[in-house]
Amino acid sequence: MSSIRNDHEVARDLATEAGQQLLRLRARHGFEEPEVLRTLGDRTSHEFLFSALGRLRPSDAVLSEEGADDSARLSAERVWIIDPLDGTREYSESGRTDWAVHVALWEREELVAGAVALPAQGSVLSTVDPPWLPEERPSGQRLRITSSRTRPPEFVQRMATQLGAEVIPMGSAGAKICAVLLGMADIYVHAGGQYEWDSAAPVVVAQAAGLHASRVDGTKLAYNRADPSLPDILVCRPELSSTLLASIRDVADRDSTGPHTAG
Ligand SMILES: Nc1ncnc2c1ncn2[C@@H]1O[C@H](COP(=O)(O)O)[C@@H](OP(=O)(O)O)[C@H]1O
Ligand SMILES: [Mg+2]
Repeated sequence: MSSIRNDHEVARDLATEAGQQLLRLRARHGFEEPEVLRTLGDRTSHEFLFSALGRLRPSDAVLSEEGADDSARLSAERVWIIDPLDGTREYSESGRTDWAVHVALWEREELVAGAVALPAQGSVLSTVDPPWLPEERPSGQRLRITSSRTRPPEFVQRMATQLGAEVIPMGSAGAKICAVLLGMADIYVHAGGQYEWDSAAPVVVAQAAGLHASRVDGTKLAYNRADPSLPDILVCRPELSSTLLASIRDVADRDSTGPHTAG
């Protein structure tokens, strides 16, 4: 009876199933040929998600990291924005659990549903039942910033120094935003390049849970644009956002290679 599932459940169930397929592929293939594993992972997950969405939601458009960009999405009312395998590099490294499957639904200018599967961590976070945020951070605890392990923006270290924060390197935008949702980090910041599919699903779950999510200049994250580039992002507990946006402005002002503001 899949046709009666609501959009939240469709996102959750498809991200979960794609994640299980990726786990099986990883177990079967091993890590001897990482490039082959990465290509197979991207393709297997994309093909599953694309065909399942075509079956379950035939009138909707799809924007996928691994699919051809169909411009029909620009006049569609509903667009599924998917990253079949976020953290592809980490997926191909033995023992790493920081990779994810992202499934989000955009409808008339807003993200409205989504799910992030973290298959190697055995969890799926979704808008069906967004995680519950503790009301306050333990007082006196050092702030923890999670950022890309392979492409951290240069300004992050100076931001951490300014805030007395610790930096936690991690792969996958989805895994990092889930780390904030699960209380393993307080802040995710990125700049220098990314695309809509890297953030849509974790951002809609983060917003449903009450986290702040914006561009690094504080403006809104906008999706289903003609150019899907969305190069920078800040996700954090809401009470930290004004301090962090000021800190980013400050370190960016002192560094011409700092974050480029929204344009
Ligand atoms: N400078 C950049 N330009 C383009 N994409 C970037 C980028 N930095 C990070 N990304 C993308 O953002 C996702 C998370 O990156 P990271 O693990 O470094 O934090 C990855 O998605 P994929 O794994 O889906 O390609 C990565 O490709
Ligand atoms: Mg990605």
